[in-house]
Amino acid sequence: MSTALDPTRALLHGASIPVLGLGTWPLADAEAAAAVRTAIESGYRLIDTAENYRNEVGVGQGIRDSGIDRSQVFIATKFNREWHSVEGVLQAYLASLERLGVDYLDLLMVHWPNPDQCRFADAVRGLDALLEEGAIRAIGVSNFKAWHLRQVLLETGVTPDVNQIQVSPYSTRDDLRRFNAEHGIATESWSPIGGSKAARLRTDPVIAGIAEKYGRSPVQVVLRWHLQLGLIVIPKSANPHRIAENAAIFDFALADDDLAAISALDRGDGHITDSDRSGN
Ligand SMILES: NC(=O)C1=CN([C@@H]2O[C@H](COP(=O)(O)OP(=O)(O)OC[C@H]3O[C@@H](n4cnc5c(N)ncnc54)[C@H](OP(=O)(O)O)[C@@H]3O)[C@@H](O)[C@H]2O)C=CC1
Ligand SMILES: O=C1CO[C@H](CO)[C@@H](O)[C@@H]1O
Repeated sequence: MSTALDPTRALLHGASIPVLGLGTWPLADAEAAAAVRTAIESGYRLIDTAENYRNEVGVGQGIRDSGIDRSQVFIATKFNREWHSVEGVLQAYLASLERLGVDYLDLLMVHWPNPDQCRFADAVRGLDALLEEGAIRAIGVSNFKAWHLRQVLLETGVTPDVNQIQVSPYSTRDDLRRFNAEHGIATESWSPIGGSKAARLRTDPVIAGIAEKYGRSPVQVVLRWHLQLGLIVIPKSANPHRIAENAAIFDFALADDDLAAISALDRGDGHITDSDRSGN
């Protein structure tokens, strides 16, 4: 997925996206502002937020506090279920712009398909309209399974640039990642280091053994595994040392047998199967 010229970015249909970003859930505004500023100073150029996280104001503040030019940061956000219509997506977009304090978004995503509403295809139509107007650089969905994507393709003819889904060594999502790849949709991994189970993944003997072999931390090894699988990765940390640690993953490469050993840890762990999620 990384471009030949720049291993830190991946190509989307009409744009490019940094392959490493900062996750910001569940940071409140002040914490988010501090973490975003630190992350940008540590070299991150992608920030992931959402209407649902209620921290877009803080994320925008952190970007401004860093002093970086807006054009150098890739801002990705998501909207809730109530906006699943062409007009609704425009409203959601304008509200996110206001909270973030910016005048365009790089990536806007449908947060969950919420198939009970039967409106996720309309949400994608709304995203496509914004893309056509040049208001966003790329369009995305999140937590979409293959059947949701098939329906979107069939009903709208629009192919999202990104599907953000839960992926980690304990939940490798091979079938859905293959489906995304076959349709030219980039996979972005949420909870890439295990989320609330990060400690379990960090102490996994296979990962710890590989980390020792490369002289890297277990988390760096896991993040590197995502990158070498062609995934975009958005680890969350609010700790300056861990934010920097998670960014230091572009100067080593895992051998194929180590990648395979990590992939073999898959246990279909904990990924949320209920895509009819209410609340966001
Ligand atoms: N689309 C969706 O539905 C979802 C999207 N997301 C997005 O994905 C992002 C990442 O997922 P998330 O669930 O946060 O899980 P992660 O896999 O990123 O894990 C985050 C946890 O790992 C800890 N951590 C981070 N770096 C290190 C390190 N180097 N060593 C040890 N511990 C570390 C963090 O603690 P600390 O801060 O103390 O370092 C935190 O407890 C979210 O922030 C959000 O942006 C998440 C869930 C659902
Ligand atoms: O992105 C997200 C972060 O975590 C939340 C709580 O589990 C989810 O609702 C959401 O999808």
